[in-house]
Amino acid sequence: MSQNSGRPSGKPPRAPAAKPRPSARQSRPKTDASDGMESDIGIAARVAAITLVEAALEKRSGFDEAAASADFLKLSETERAFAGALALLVLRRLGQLDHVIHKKTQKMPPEAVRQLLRIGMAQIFFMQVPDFAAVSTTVKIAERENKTRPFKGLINAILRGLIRDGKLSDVNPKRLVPDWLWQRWVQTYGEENAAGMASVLTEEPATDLSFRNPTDRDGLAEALQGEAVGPVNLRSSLRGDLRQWADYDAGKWWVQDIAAATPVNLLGDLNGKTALDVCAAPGGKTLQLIAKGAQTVAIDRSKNRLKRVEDNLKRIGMSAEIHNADASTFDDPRAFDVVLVDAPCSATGTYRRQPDVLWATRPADVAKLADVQHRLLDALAPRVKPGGDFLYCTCSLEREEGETQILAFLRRNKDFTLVKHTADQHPDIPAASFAPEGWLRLLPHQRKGGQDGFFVAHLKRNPA
Ligand SMILES: C[S@@+](CC[C@H](N)C(=O)[O-])C[C@H]1O[C@@H](n2cnc3c(N)ncnc32)[C@H](O)[C@@H]1O
Repeated sequence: MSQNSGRPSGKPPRAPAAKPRPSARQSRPKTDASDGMESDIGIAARVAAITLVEAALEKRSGFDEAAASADFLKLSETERAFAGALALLVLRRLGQLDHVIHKKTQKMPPEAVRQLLRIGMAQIFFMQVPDFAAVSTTVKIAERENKTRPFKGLINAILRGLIRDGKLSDVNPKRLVPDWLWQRWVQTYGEENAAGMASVLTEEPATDLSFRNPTDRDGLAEALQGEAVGPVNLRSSLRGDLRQWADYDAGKWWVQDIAAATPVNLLGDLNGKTALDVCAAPGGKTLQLIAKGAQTVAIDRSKNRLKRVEDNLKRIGMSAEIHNADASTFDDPRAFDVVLVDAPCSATGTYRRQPDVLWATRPADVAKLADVQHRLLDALAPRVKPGGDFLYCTCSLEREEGETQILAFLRRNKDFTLVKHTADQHPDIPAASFAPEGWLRLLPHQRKGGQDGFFVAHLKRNPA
């Protein structure tokens, strides 16, 4: 899934379509003016960051579950924001940090010690935390446990040595992602693309917004410190609490990565048309379909996530027919002008904002999800009116969830044809993202400042 719930953030925004993760800049990285606030953030927030990292490495939903746990929620808002930002930085730089640890130790220390070194280094090199605070809090945490106490001298020496060195050694992009994924990326996209894809991990993503209409977008560009990145989309350089941003309450925009906005942006005016958005939560694409004029039915299997669709619709002032159901068995005889399947997937394309997907995804997950996508495509195809549009997309970088899936669908369903989109028709989309076949393969490094990795295929059902 491209957007997760329950992520800690500075002040959790109530209802963006996508909840942005806490940003390190929110917690004042070295590049920002420091007000010394980190000195007030103590041991609890750092221990919480370690818990988040451990949970993220253990299983796919680990980060979100840990961030929603009672222990985490007991922390103050500032502590949660700091812990979330620190954990995400560690996950974004994990390969690089572990490489440094490897170089600085003769024998790889136990995992608990590595966690401490990782959070210490991330604070020193990537956050606006005074060096002394980063070292002393890390050593204090080491003192608390039998398994880490014997290593406190080593931790102290390594961190101080790195501060003296002044900077981390340059990172080989290959080290930023797990080896199996690197091999897959090289095999699928070539070494140069793989290196570009890995390198975006070192940049903190900006926040992309989608608007109801271009006039609102242009009118708010200055207040939101943004630049246009699509027909109704803005890339904002603002950080912090979204609810304080211009016209949040007026519901003129919602958070949506530009790549996630691309599938619906491909469609023309939908006034007078009907749309079925299955796999709709948290609702970014539902809002886009309605903004284009479609009378929209939104379905999602998750009741909790569907609540976010309702919240988003309410804030933006839109309405849709909503059903909590499994779309592959949803019994509804209606056919629609547009059917959108934004299928559940490995979400490997979202690693800029959700770096835990890199470390918690396993090759077997991809195969399992490809089966689900196959079922959804076959179940929803009959819901497309003759001559209607069938949009399929995933925020995955794996071919099994994109190209292979669509080629197999077209072999099974002679009633559908692929619509060929080209760079000339869409000057807002990086030319490199258009495949000769006509589908889009959006890679994270193809846009300045990055974008989520996405696959988009636009099919048409043949007229009756
Ligand atoms: C990639 S997310 C959708 C993001 C959403 N389209 C947006 O733009 O905000 C996938 C969604 O599919 C839902 N889902 C997974 N399997 C489903 C099924 N069989 N039927 C309906 N929804 C499903 C998940 O609950 C999740 O909310």
